[in-house]
Amino acid sequence: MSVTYEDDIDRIIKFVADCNAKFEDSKCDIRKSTLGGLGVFAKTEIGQGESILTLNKSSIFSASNSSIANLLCDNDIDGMLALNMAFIYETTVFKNTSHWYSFLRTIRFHDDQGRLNLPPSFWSANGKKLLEGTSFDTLFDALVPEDEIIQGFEIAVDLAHKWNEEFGLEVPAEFFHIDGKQREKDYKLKLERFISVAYTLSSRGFEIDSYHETALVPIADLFNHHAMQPDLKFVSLYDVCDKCGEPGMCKHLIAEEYLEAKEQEKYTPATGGADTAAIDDDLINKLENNLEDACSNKSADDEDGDDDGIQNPDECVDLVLKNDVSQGQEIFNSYGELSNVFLLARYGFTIPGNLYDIVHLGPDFMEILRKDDRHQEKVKWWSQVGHGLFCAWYAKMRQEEEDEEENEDEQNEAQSDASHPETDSEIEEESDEESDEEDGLKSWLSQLYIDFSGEPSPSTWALANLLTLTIAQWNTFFSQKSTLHITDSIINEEKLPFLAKTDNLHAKKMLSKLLKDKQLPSLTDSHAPRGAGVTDAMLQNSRILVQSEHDILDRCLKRLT
Ligand SMILES: C[S@@+](CC[C@H](N)C(=O)[O-])C[C@H]1O[C@@H](n2cnc3c(N)ncnc32)[C@H](O)[C@@H]1O
Repeated sequence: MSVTYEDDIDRIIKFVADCNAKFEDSKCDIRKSTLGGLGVFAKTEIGQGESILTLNKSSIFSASNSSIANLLCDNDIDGMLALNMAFIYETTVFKNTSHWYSFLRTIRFHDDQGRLNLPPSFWSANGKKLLEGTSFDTLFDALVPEDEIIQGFEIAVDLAHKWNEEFGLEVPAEFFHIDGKQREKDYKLKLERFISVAYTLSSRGFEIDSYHETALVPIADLFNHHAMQPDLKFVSLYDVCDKCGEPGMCKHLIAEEYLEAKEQEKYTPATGGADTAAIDDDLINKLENNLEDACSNKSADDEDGDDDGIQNPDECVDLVLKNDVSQGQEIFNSYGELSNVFLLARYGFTIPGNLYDIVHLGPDFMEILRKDDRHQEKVKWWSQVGHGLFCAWYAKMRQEEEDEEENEDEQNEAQSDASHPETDSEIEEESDEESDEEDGLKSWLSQLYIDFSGEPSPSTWALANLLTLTIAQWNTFFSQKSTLHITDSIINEEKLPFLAKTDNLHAKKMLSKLLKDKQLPSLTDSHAPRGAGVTDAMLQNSRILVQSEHDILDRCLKRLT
């Protein structure tokens, strides 16, 4: 979706060179990629661990680096809204006076025919039909325009006029001036332009650190995505001061420590606290002055030029090779382990055979439940009690299995003394998984899906097993059954493992029928719906996404029969 023109390559390389950045252009070539737009290719063999691009954080474009940084900060605007507004002001108001203009102007938010790049939630009605009934629509509700971005646009329009009235800052008219005479039409046009910028920036942004948040990084944003074998790793120190971006001690941290010490003093008996008493206003002023001197020396050094080429790595972003690449090969980054739904919603493209794709079955189960009154009691129990119980039991059972496997592994490795302490990121991953599970409990419908390999999810098997129980089997599910209020019944916990079965013939039959009845758009033939407002890119991406779902259904049907 967001592509760069060949004509802009020299401009980008010059910008990066002017920033004193290190780009290995003797080893890398920026040229057209078959995937669309530009890509970066290896001119020679390049070895694992080599850094391809090193750029000081002062050269990336973020809201915090931008010409309107203070205004955004004063008005508590951050995140993508801040980046959007900063980009718009830099490219329409500050233009040539902006340090980043020669880079930012290479970022296009129109396609090669001048049409705005819009996410599916803002496609035409005909465009949206291409994705109706897919997981994009039913699981993620991603065809519905997001309130957040519309609110963001309205905040930006109000601020642009406020800043204009208060101190004469020019309003970026092509985005934020709405013509009163044709309000509705002009509002739609300006909103769509704003959304198009947001979509384009979201497809090119990098998460830098707690100060810059998401930012645009020249050249780094020219690497295309590979889902399975990315070659690159993006390195940036995330934990910096969120007020000034300093990686080490800064006056904000000193002030914070000072306030903490003051706070502690309140609760410390008058005789104690000799250390804290030493931190007084004089000291903080001295420390601040020292730091300011250090900072101004540092900027003077920077201005002198970094002749020795040595930069503080904590102040830079780096693109480092994770593996060797061979001559002529396109060098890929990874945008994350993302399904086509996410790739399309955030980056504007899809990849055939994406192994993170799933097919959602929520509406298909709902259809069965709607048609057959006999399922009412079971569904009530499942949605209000059963799904939660099952997920908790299933997670516990999996954990026990994993612990057992780990124990076995540990015993096998017992001879070796080298232990592998868990890293912070591993611990974080685990707690992420736990919170995912908690989220999952909230919505039983979202847990009904088939994964890329064609395997139904545990909840899908469980619900199919449950719905195909005979009345007698269903009654034995409870040690105490309350027919009036099924949710008050007490479950016979020994029965829970039955729900996890994957070889129940009745459940398999039910699932097979459900899959055969599933309605997905048919976009494969030459008569695929086009209609007004459907571009080639919309059709191509929808085809890939829908085909991926068809393939998953086929794989599942094969497993079931
Ligand atoms: C960060 S940019 C990468 C550079 C881009 N090709 C350019 O010309 O500027 C992201 C955009 O590149 C394209 N892209 C990246 N990886 C792709 C892939 N695997 N398949 C198709 N398009 C891809 C999409 O248009 C996406 O919006």
